[in-house]
Amino acid sequence: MSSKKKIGILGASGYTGADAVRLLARHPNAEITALTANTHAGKSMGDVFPHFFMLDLPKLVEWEKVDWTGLDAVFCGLPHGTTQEIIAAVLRANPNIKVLDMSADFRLRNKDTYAQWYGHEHRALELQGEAVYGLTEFYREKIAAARLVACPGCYPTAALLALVPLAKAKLIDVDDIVIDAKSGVTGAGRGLKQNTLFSEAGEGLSPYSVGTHRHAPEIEQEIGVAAGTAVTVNFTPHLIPMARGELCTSYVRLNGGATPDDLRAALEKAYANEPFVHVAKKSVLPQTQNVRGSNYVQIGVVADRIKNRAIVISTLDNLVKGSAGQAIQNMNLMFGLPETAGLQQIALFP
Ligand SMILES: NC(=O)C1=CN([C@@H]2O[C@H](COP(=O)(O)OP(=O)(O)OC[C@H]3O[C@@H](n4cnc5c(N)ncnc54)[C@H](OP(=O)(O)O)[C@@H]3O)[C@@H](O)[C@H]2O)C=CC1
Ligand SMILES: CC(=O)N[C@@H](CCC(=O)OP(=O)(O)O)C(=O)O
Repeated sequence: MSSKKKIGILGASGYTGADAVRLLARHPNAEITALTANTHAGKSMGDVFPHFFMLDLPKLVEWEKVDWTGLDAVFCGLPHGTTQEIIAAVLRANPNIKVLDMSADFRLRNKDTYAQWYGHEHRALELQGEAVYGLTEFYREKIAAARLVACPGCYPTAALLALVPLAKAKLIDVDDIVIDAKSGVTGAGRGLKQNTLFSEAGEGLSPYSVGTHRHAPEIEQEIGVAAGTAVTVNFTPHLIPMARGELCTSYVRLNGGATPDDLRAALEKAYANEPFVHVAKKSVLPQTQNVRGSNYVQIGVVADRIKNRAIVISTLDNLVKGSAGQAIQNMNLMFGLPETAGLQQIALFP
């Protein structure tokens, strides 16, 4: 009998679901046994994603048709807002299944903050209370013991890995953080949208949701936990013409006599034993090409010419450490597997 964990993927015809398939198909301890889709239900994965021609995968079906009782874990790559009721139903069918949610539905701890930013009351409040925030490097023990893990958004993962150790060490003024972020267009999903058409995204850099993006409260929640006080950040996302990758440039004010070298030392200390977070040496500036296709995050610190300020740059692949990769890292913890299992790919450069 196979000792591999039986895995289902909700939303396998989408980008995060497909990257979960790509990585799990070669994971030594995983076996993909169910794949779901909505408009693509009834098709084979090879029809929807021809690059999977070498894999023997289950057919895409509607989520209601899956027998959830036979599965050990489910990855969820559904649009936010649709996830909460579907996950509630899956957990009713199999209360022991481990859930790795890549959507935003369970990330915010406060129900009023959720309702304010997502425009409706949460429809699975008990599960919202139960969910563990899946930023692996900071919630390892809770994730290992959890049933439902709310994997962070791609922008929050990039921003928080750069800023949380600095806020914890009180090296930066948490009331003066400006995060300028850029994302490749896969961040917007595979569905047809006017702003991600090649003719509209291919030759320009576009800010969007300025001052209103729903990842701001998620970033604030976690920097608030690190700093021990409520914070408000300035977060501005941009759509940049590349398929994958994300880069956050965070402008920070230094506390007391802290120097940019102190920031670098704090990051190096925080991530000394982390398999996937790399603090770049002074002469190296993080760039998306250094992590593309991999579960790695690269962080760099640069002194600002303005007194008492520094610039912290962080980069990741939105479909790997920004979603499917981090979800697999968390699954590994939940099953007591080596945390890096299935995730040691090196960046696809250039
Ligand atoms: N893309 C990214 O970089 C990141 C995305 N996320 C989050 O992960 C989730 C998935 O994102 P992404 O993969 O990009 O999205 P896509 O739009 O590429 O895929 C969405 C998937 O959900 C399915 N689906 C859509 N509506 C329903 C529904 N009502 N019931 C059941 N299935 C449905 C789609 O099926 P079909 O194709 O058959 O219609 C498709 O499989 C989102 O919540 C997103 O915000 C998180 C981090 C990064
Ligand atoms: C480029 C682009 O459009 N990116 C998406 C972020 C994707 C993501 O992480 O969204 P969730 O919080 O739902 O997981 C956006 O800005 O909405």
